[in-house]
Amino acid sequence: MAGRGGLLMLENFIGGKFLPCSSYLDSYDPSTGEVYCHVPNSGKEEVEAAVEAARAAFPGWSSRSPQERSQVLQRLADLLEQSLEELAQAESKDQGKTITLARTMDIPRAVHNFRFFASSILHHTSECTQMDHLGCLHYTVRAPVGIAALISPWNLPLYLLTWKIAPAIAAGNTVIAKPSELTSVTAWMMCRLLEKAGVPPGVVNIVFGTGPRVGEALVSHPEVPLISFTGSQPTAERITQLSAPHCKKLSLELGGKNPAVIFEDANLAECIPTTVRSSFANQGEICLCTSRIFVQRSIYSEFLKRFVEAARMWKVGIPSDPSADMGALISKAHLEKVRSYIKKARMEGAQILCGEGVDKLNLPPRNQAGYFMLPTVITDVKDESCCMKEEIFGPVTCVVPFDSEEEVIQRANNVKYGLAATVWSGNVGRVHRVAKKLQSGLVWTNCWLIRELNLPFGGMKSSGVGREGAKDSYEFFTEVKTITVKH
Ligand SMILES: NC(=O)c1ccc[n+]([C@@H]2O[C@H](COP(=O)([O-])OP(=O)(O)OC[C@H]3O[C@@H](n4cnc5c(N)ncnc54)[C@H](O)[C@@H]3O)[C@@H](O)[C@H]2O)c1
Ligand SMILES: N/C(=C\C=C\C=O)C(=O)O
Repeated sequence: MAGRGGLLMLENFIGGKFLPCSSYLDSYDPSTGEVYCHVPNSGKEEVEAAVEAARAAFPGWSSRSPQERSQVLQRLADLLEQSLEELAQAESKDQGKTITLARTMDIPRAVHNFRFFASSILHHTSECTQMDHLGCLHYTVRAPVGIAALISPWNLPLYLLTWKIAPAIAAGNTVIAKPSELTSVTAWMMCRLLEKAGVPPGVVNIVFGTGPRVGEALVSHPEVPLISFTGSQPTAERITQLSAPHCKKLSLELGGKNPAVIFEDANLAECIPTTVRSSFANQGEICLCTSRIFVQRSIYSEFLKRFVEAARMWKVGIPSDPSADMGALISKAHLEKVRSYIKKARMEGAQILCGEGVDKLNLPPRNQAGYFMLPTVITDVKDESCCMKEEIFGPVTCVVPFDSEEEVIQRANNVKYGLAATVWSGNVGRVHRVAKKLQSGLVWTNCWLIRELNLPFGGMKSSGVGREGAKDSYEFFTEVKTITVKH
């Protein structure tokens, strides 16, 4: 919808209706640094309205059969798929990611999220045990919990939001979603498809705005008993504090400082391009991106030379350029934060082998004020450096040598996070051994980011609490009850 100055103006979606808000936030195009959209700056009032709508819709939606809900999800998937190109263009413009990534990963995965949970909801079974000596049979039943708060970040906007909406509504909950205020457009576009898909009013409500204002009103609302959050560790801490007095159910998917462990028998022809991708895909703004690369000393020099050559080949371009490998970072503040890590690394005596401050960006004049940065490789950096300890969440990766298997496991585990690791080796025994010892919710060996949605996704240590996936999301979005029958 066109608003002030012809700019796109979003509205909240509550009870099946688009509703204007009393105040709005500016949203920037990361590739130019210009305001291109206005996003509702919602607060308590909008959360109250959304809670009312979600409460009213719950009895009807939760009493539908899984088959009926599944059909609605399938229709929504079809409608999203029919709008794939339009959604991909919007995601790329709003987030700064390349159009190619939005077309091949973000939007197809959002479609798949609905198809996947439409199917998986049909296949859950419950438990049953017998106590014949007491004449008892015990079984479990599961029921939707109620109104779910779903809070998502800016890096994979529709991908991550639908990864929460789909399992929550498939299980019979009604939801209030709050996308990141930095990337709200595709969530708003999806709302236009809900009625046609057959989603009843009030089942999916979306309130846009900032974390401190609308996010906090949502997570502290007493009638919202569960919160599924994906974002940073400091925000998770705040949400945990706010929800604690109400004993809410929490699922927290947080940051990472993900290691790649590369042994001397790795297939470098596969390992190098994949590790470049795992370091720099989506501008390094994926919680699963590699940011510490440990390379066995015997191949260290060769790896470094070939890795830097390959990183330099990655094309940074405007998001709409189909040949670009990387687009713009999300915001000016984030670009400055990422750059500050390079400055600190230099001050500590590390070497920057390519990228920021070493090579030159080549951008059209219109994009000179965009938030672009080159893929950057740091070496000669100590394990204690903030670049090796803290999540940077940008196109920056550190490469360091190691000598033994035992040593690298200890060093890879020596951070507060534990989300995703990769291990590269031709020795199958070593691959299993190392994968088991890494403190990481996910380990990809000789590959990266191959997703099996049936299995648990999530992190250990400060990377999160709980898991998402077919069975895990179902368990999170339902409440279990054990029933004993004496016969
Ligand atoms: N583990 C995963 O699956 C996963 C996936 C993607 C991103 N992430 C992490 O997300 C972070 C980047 O995303 P971000 O910068 O948007 O994170 P963020 O924590 O700043 O924001 C995430 C969401 O929380 C909201 N929020 C912020 N403060 C809030 C508050 N006080 N109360 C309620 N809601 C609040 C934001 O508006 C946004 O919608 C990185 O740390 C990244 O690793 C993790
Ligand atoms: N949740 C998933 C990915 C998270 C990426 C973080 O940036 C997923 O693939 O299901």
